[in-house]
Amino acid sequence: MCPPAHFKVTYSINPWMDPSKPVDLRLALAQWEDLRDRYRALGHTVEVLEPQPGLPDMVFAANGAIVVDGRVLGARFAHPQRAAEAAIHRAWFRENGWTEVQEPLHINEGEGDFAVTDTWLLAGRGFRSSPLSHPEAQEFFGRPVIGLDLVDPRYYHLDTALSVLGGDEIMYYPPAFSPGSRAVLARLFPDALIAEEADAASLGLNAVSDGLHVLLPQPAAGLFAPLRDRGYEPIGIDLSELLKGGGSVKCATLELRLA
Ligand SMILES: CN(C)C(=N)NCCC[C@H](N)C(=O)O
Repeated sequence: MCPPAHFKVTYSINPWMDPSKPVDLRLALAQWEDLRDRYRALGHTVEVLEPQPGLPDMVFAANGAIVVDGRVLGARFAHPQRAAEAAIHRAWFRENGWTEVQEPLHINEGEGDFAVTDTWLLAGRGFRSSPLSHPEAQEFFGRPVIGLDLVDPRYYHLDTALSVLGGDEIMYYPPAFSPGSRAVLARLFPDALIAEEADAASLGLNAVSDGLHVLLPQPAAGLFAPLRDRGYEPIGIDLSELLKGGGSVKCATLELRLA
């Protein structure tokens, strides 16, 4: 995770970002600290990446890499405003003892567009990550990649419209995907939790699950009961300030999947 010390909305690269809307930086920091402390209280280790001035979106650490089986595929950002974040992430991994760290050839925005289930890597395309990043990730991780076409600009990253709950269980919002991708998801995940529009629209699918606890935006209240019915414990998190940048719980969390 990376604290939002320099977070602000001065440019707009997704429909959630409106530079005319003020951001309360102190509140953003307090909300981020609450999320970090929740992870720690649940027994998870949180590594903290040093925020850099001039990179206001660095708080969305999930975009910095994809980490599976202890191997790290770095990011390559679509927009110049975020380009410098990629090298900072790769340097952090190398300095912290990760030996398999690769700079990608093709644009990929890390876990923003890649979700990891037990069997597949689900990979988004359409707004940010290049379709060419999909075979690149498949080759690097040796896991089958399922390409999914995103069609609604509000759901510009895969992790705004789909979340892995555990194993091969997911929740998602079908209208964010092309008809063909919806059919693929229905075929692979017939028992998925299907989100309603109101919950998707509050970025309720931008969630992190440890297989039992599901941390998700507090306003996505419609997801709580179906999650409980499936045996999960939903934990609502208020990240109202980060939402102004177009991200929430998952965007702020890069998961380090060890070998
Ligand atoms: C959903 N994940 C990791 C994200 N969806 N990231 C949020 C990125 C927000 C940033 N302003 C941007 O537009 O890149």
